[in-house]
Amino acid sequence: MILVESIHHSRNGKEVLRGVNMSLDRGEVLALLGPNGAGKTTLAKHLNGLLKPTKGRVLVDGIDTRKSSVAELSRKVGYVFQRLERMFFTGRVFDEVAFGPGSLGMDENEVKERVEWALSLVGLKGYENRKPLSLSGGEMRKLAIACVLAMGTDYVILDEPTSDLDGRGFKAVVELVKRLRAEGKGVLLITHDVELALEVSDRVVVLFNGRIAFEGKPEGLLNLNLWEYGLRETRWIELMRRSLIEGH
Ligand SMILES: Nc1ncnc2c1ncn2[C@@H]1O[C@H](COP(=O)(O)OP(=O)(O)OP(=O)(O)O)[C@@H](O)[C@H]1O
Repeated sequence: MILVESIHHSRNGKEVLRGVNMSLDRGEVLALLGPNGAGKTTLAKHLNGLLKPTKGRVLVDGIDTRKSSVAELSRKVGYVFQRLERMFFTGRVFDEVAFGPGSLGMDENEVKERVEWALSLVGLKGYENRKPLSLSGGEMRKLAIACVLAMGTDYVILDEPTSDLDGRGFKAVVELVKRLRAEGKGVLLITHDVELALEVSDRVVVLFNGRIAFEGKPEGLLNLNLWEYGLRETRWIELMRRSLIEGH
């Protein structure tokens, strides 16, 4: 379980997080929504110790992130960043995915198995010898996810995983998130996409101006004025809302 206890975070004199309480359990998908600049990424970076709270604390399976290193925490919490440009540093897809498990001290066969498993999970089997930087935006996103999955962490943070994916890629992410949950991982899904949150999450948190504006079941989003929170209304969402009100 990851526990976020009344955290504040200030940057350049500005309070970006203003007293946030949140939890993420294993086997749970939590969607984190909110407008640009609300503090979602800042909050998520606290979960693997990349950022430390100015006030309050974060416990990862009981470990206080202030007393632990990022290296140690990254064995528990994997993070697929929103921006991928500077993420890849090898010349081959296989090597890119193998780097993480290799650094955990696994033997060659075990690493190979992990790499193949992670690549097939994201739909990149057969891409082993491609150059990471020659991939399309959506394929790079899948590769970044595979790199984190290969680490075998108990918690996975996906920061805007569908932002550069087409319809098929979107569906693949939905399936992947469901699979991670079935494997007992805790998934934090940062997104602007209400449809994605409704489709895969068990619980949602809406962050607004560094504070939690809503926390509850995904269907609860349908009672909010989504525009107010920088979230897009779609026809499908309107239909969901109506069918809920009419009780079908
Ligand atoms: N490295 C930084 N230096 C200074 N300010 C920063 C830095 N990173 C983020 N901020 C500021 O902190 C606030 C929250 O940013 P954050 O990236 O956490 O928001 P977000 O909700 O993830 O937004 P988005 O949906 O646009 O990704 C913003 O006002 C942003 O400008």
